[in-house]
Formats: sequence, structure tokens, C-alpha cells
Amino acid sequence: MDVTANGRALELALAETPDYNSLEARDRAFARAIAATVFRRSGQIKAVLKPLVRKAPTAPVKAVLQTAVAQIVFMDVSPHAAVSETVDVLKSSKSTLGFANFANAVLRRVVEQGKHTAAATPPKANIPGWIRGEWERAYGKIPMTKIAVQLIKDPVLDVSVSHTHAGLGRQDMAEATGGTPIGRQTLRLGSIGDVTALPGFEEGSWWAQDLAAALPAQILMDQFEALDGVRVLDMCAAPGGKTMQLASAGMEVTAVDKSSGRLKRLKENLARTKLPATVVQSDALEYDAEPFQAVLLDAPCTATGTFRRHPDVLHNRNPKSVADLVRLQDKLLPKAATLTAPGGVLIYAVCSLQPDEGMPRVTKFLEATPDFSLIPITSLPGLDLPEDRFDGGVVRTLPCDLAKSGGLDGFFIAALRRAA
Ligand SMILES: C[S@@+](CC[C@H](N)C(=O)[O-])C[C@H]1O[C@@H](n2cnc3c(N)ncnc32)[C@H](O)[C@@H]1O
Repeated sequence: MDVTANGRALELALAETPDYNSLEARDRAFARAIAATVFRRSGQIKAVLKPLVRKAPTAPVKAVLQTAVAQIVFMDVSPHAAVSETVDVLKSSKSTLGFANFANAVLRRVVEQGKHTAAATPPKANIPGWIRGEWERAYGKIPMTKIAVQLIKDPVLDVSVSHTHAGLGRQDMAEATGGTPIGRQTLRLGSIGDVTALPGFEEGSWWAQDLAAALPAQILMDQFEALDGVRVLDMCAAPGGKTMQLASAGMEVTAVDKSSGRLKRLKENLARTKLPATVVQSDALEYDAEPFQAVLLDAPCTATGTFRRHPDVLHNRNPKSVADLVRLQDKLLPKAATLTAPGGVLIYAVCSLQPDEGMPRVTKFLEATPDFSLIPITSLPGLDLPEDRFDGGVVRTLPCDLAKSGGLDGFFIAALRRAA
């Protein structure tokens, strides 16, 4: 409820819930899986409940019913156990006690017919209408349907393997984990479990990073013949996935971020991977330094492109949050420009599928800043993406790309150069 009503991220909402924190690790993982399934399957769950619930119950009762449907229809949970646990939960509070019998009756019907109703409801019903509209207009109806299929699949785990570690390279990691090398430095692993238990974690040989999230830094690095000692600013850097890529390639990285909590994670990541970077806590809009040969602006965005691992992003955003972020992106891009040295490279990236956060930001910036021009990108070595992902000389990945191997995050990436 905190996610939909207050726009909180599911991870944060859970982390600040005392009942959740008091659970054993295994039960916490189960509770998180139920919550994620509620968001992943929101439209199908609604379709299952609609014919059975004539009058809308209170918000807490509705939320409890949704978690029950998630378990009964979509998870490997005994239906009997899910019904009786749910009824017990409702009985445990005075405000919901009166709904226990009602829920019992509804959920028995869900056990009988829920799977059938869910199967008859297309996956695109799980995507909120306003987002579906924007994606259909931007990417077309068929890609939209394929994108929706990625939402109901279990996400894969991608890790980026450090360039600096002679010990556990990508091939060693592949052999040790059964993972598949994909792209330039990514290893794709079957499903997300306890990442800290994977070989090479303690040694800092890799960090979790979606294949698409590794592209902006790779595109930046492609613009240089030699990387050693090149000064680069990672302007919105935490938790540091891209900082680690740049540092592990030998670049001299300054990592700026506004959030102290997220910078703490960045510092932990750098310590674990034994990679160097100058870390600065600052609002990027107020940060000043001698201009850099390269600036990476991985801008704050709606992050709707990350829905495979974070299905809640489709439910805690709205058109106003897009507009607010667009305003910030329109300030950050010119600021990034002032920090880019003449002849230098500026990369703008967002992990968003909302069209407004992509090309229109770059077009507006280029119109206002004549000493910058687009460096057209027409393909990415090692990645077999459809030609139209490079329309306009920029990169637009869709979650349905490379679908057979697990898809990838939706990113928009543009490379720009300042005149010398
Ligand atoms: C997309 S995330 C960055 C992810 C990171 N580049 C990575 O690869 O791990 C955006 C970041 O922008 C930061 N941020 C938001 N507004 C900012 C601002 N005005 N100045 C600096 N950082 C900001 C957020 O704290 C967040 O860490």
C-alpha cells in the first residue's frame, strides 16, 4: 500500500517495516516474492478478483486479498495454506476481523477458478493504462505485447566482471557458476538468489549490473583510443555500477551523487572490488571542478526500464513524476555540458522506457547548446539488437530484446561531443 499510495520503492517500504525485518531471512525472501508478484501480476490479480468482489473492501483488506491471489494463482504455495493464513491475518486485527468470512468465501472461489481467469487475461493487463499508452505509441503494439511478457518472467541476474582481476575472469566465473558470457563484460546467471554466495563476490571480481546498464559506460569508453588516466566524471554515480566499469578500465573517475545512503553503498562496492575513485557527495547541479575529458550523466529517472527486477516501478510512478524528472534532466544536461572539456564526450543515459525522458531531452539540449553534437551510434559490438534500436543515432533498448536469453533493461543512451 505504501508503494502505490505514497510512491515508495518496494525495497525501501519493506526495509522500513518492523514486522518484515523481524522475519528469518527465508521468510523475508518469501514475503518479498509475494509483494513483487502482486506488482508483476497486478492486472491479472484484478481480473481474478473483479467478478468475486462486488463492493470494494477497505484498502488493507484489498491488499490482503491481492497477496492471497498472488500465492494461490501464481506461486508454488498450497492453496489451502494460503487461504487459511489470509483468514488468520484478517482475524488478527479489529479493523479487518469483520472481513474474515467474506475473504474465506472469495478465496475459495479463487482456488476454483483463479488460474483459469488469469490465463485468459493477457500479460499487458499488468501494465498500468497510462504507461501502456505511452509505450504503445512509442514502440508499437506488438513490441508492447512482447515487453509485457518480460514482466511476468522470473528475472535473470547479470553481473559485470571486473577488467582488473587476473584471478577470476569472466571465463573462470562462467565455469564456476554455469553462467553465460553475453555482451562485452557481462555474465548472465540463471536466477537471482543470494548474490553474496557466488564465487568471486568476496574477492570483488564482479558486481551485479544488468547487461543494458553496462552499455552507457562501454559507449563512453569506445570514444577513446586509450583509457588509462583519462579523467571522467560520473555525475549521478551511486551505487556505482558504472563507476566500477570506468575505474576497472583504468580511467581516473570522480563519482558524484547527492544521496549519502546510496554513496555508502558505492563506497562499499569500491572497497569490495578494490577499485579507485574520488567520491564526492554533492548535488550535481552545484558541483564544480575543472572540466573532464568525459562526463557520464546516468540521470535520475522513473526507472520504468528496470521493471523485470523492480515491478513496483510501474506502480509508484505517474505522469507528474515523469514531468518532475524531465525538469531535473533538463537542468542536469546543461550542467554536465559545463563540466565537459572542449573536445570531450558527454553520455546521457536513463533506465526509463518513458519516451519523454529520452530523445526529447537530447534534442532540446542540442538546440540550446550549439557547441555539442550527437556522436551517432549505429550498432553495439557483441550485441545483436534490431536495427531500429539505433534510430536517430541513439540507443534504445527494450526489455523484449534478447528475449530468449532473459531480456534486458529498457535504456535510452545518447553520446555527445563538445566541439574542440
Ligand atoms: C540512475 S541512478 C544512478 C545509478 C548509477 N549510475 C549506477 O550505475 O550504479 C541516479 C542517481 O542520481 C542521484 N541523484 C539524483 N538527483 C541528483 C542530483 N541533483 N545530484 C546528484 N545526484 C543525484 C540519485 O541519488 C541516484 O543515485
